[in-house]
Amino acid sequence: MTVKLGVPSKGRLMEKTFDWFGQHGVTLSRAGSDREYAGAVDGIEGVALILLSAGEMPRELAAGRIHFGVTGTDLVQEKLPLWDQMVEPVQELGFGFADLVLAVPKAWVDVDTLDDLDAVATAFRQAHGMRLRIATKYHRLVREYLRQGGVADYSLVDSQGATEGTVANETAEAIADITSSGETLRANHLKILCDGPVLRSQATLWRSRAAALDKADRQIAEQLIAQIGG
Ligand SMILES: Nc1ncnc2c1ncn2[C@@H]1O[C@H](COP(=O)(O)OP(=O)(O)OP(=O)(O)O)[C@@H](O)[C@H]1O
Ligand SMILES: O=P(O)(O)OC[C@H]1O[C@H](OP(=O)(O)OP(=O)(O)O)[C@H](O)[C@@H]1O
Repeated sequence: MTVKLGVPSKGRLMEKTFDWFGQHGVTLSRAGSDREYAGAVDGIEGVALILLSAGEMPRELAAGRIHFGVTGTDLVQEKLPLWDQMVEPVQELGFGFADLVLAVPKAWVDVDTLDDLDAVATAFRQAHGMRLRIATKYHRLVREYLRQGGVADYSLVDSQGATEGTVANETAEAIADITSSGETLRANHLKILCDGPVLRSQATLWRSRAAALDKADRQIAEQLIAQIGG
C-alpha cells in the first residue's frame, strides 16, 4: 500500500499547496498535460499524489479513501457532520484565508446586525407572504449560525457559484458566502453584517481518522508529518 495525499486539482489552492510542500522538501508535480489528473511526489518514499476537487476532499477523507488531504476549513466543517470525529487537522497552511459571512444589500441602511436582519425578515414575510431568501452553498454552517443568532424567518436558496449575483438577479435578498479581499461583495453592492463571520477559514492539511494504515504506511505517514513540521 501507499499513503495517499489528496491535493486540490486546480486553481489557487493547487498552486499554493504545491509551493507549500516544495518549501518543506516534498516536491509535488503533475504528470502529463494540465488536463491529466495524475501526479508524482518526490522527496519522500511511499506517498502517492491524488488530485481531487477541493469540495470533494472532505468526503474522501471521511471515507478513508485518502490518508491526508488539503482543503479549506469551511469545506470540511460544511460537508462533514461531526467533522472532528472524521478528520484531524495536521497543519494550517497559511493561505486560502477566507471568511464565511452574511451580506445584505448596501441600500438596506437600517440593517447592520443579525437582530436587524431578524426584524427585516419578519417584516419581509408580512409584506410579501414569503420568507426572506438567503443564497449560499454553506447550508449547514449558515443554518447553525442563524439558529444561534435567533433568526428563524428565512429560507435558504442553494447557490453553487456567483452567489453575490443572486441579489441583483432577484433570486435572493441576502447571501452567505466566503470573502477574501471583499472585492466581489463591493462590486455587487453588498455589505457584511457586523456580528462577526460565520467561520474563518484557511487551507489546512487534514488527516483521515478512517483510513487504514499498515505498519509500513504508518511509518511513512509519521515521516511525512515530521518532514512538514506538523
Ligand atoms: N477568493 C478566495 N480567496 C481565498 N480562498 C478562497 C477564495 N475562494 C475560495 N477560497 C477557498 O478555496 C477553497 C476551495 O474553494 P472552491 O470554491 O474553489 O471549492 P469548490 O468549488 O468546492 O472546489 P471545486 O471548484 O474544485 O469543485 C475553499 O476552502 C475556500 O474557502
Ligand atoms: O472577496 P473576494 O476576494 O472577491 O473573493 C470572494 C469570491 O471568491 C470566491 O469565488 P470564486 O472565484 O471561487 O468563484 P465562484 O463564484 O464560482 O465560487 C467566493 O465564492 C467569492 O465569490
